[in-house]
Amino acid sequence: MTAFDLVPPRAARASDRAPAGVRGATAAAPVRPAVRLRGLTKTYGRVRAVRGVDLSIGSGEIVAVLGPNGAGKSTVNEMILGLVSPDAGSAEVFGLAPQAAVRAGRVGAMLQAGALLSDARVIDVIRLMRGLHAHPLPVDDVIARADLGDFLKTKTDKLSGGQAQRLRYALALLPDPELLILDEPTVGMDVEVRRAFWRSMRDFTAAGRTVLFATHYLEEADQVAERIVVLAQGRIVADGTGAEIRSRVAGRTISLAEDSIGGGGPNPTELAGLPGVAGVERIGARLQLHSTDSDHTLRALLAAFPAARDIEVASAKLEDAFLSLTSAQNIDHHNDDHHNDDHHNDDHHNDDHHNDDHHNVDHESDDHDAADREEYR
Ligand SMILES: Nc1ncnc2c1ncn2[C@@H]1O[C@H](COP(=O)(O)OP(=O)(O)OP(=O)(O)O)[C@@H](O)[C@H]1O
Repeated sequence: MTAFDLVPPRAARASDRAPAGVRGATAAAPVRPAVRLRGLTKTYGRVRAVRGVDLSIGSGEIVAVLGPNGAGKSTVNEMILGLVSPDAGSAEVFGLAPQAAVRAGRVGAMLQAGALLSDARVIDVIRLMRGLHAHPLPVDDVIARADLGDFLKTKTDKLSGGQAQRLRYALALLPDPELLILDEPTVGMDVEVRRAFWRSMRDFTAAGRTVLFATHYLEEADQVAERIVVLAQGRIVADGTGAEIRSRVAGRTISLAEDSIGGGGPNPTELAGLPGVAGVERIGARLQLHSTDSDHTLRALLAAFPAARDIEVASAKLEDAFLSLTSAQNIDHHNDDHHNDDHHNDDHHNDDHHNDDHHNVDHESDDHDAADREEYR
């Protein structure tokens, strides 16, 4: 248990005022979406970072944006925050221009590697930044929610990656925002801290606040968000619940103990030839078949390898859906667009907009090390 768990429920806190999401609204006022993007487009030189994104996020929604490196997640966030101007299309936040919503303290943001004041103690950074907001949360409240109590006197340049993320989270909470934009918020946090972070977030959003977060962690998106938007090469390729997105991928996986399919050892090539099999992987001591027709595959498998045991049949994982959705988009792209071939330009990755940690992040939903996996098709 960490101090995140010790934060009292929101309703009991002194900082509570009007319920989030309705600040300034009257009973008769129409409810505006928290975020509305229309035809949002941004190009950097030859790189079409965001290509006509339409998205509406209602107040109180928790939405994850998933996408491979370079998909445009950060650029969309930057346009929602008014840090980057779109070339075409528009972004509105609570019906306002992004800068106006940010100035009014209605938006809090936690950006990748957002710069922290150097040579300053954590507590001083919080006090200083608090002075910039019209209706900030109390300092103690922010400290408790972000679990900063143990390193308030630490200088920012001495913080670990996970601690720095918690400070960025605290700064995002300071304006007592109705909308939180979080760009890969849990990068650098260990599993326990990450869980506690999301518990704290749920508590903070219980009163109807809206959260939009970008992540590479598929399981995190599935567990935390009610809605997942998948971006690939600047476009939305899927939008729905985790279950809806999983269902976009036909097929199941069939796995079995590798040592059970014959004295001569595994024969993955033969498995790959079974009806319905789209691919075979070795994961540790098991073989996993991806099948588009699991009934047919299973019958053929048992006929060919009667000793096969420990067989498990599972529906597609979100990760499979993600890979399928984003790679289908790639194929599309090669046909209709060669502007974006080098969609990760080096200049951009040498600036501090992207931190190195982030690019080294593995998908949490990988149950096994990549080294433990071998693909046969
Ligand atoms: N300031 C910039 N200058 C030049 N190119 C940029 C800039 N910002 C983004 N890009 C390019 O736009 C594309 C989208 O980048 P973006 O950072 O939005 O993607 P992302 O989905 O957040 O990626 P990642 O998961 O790697 O953070 C990439 O090809 C990137 O190199």
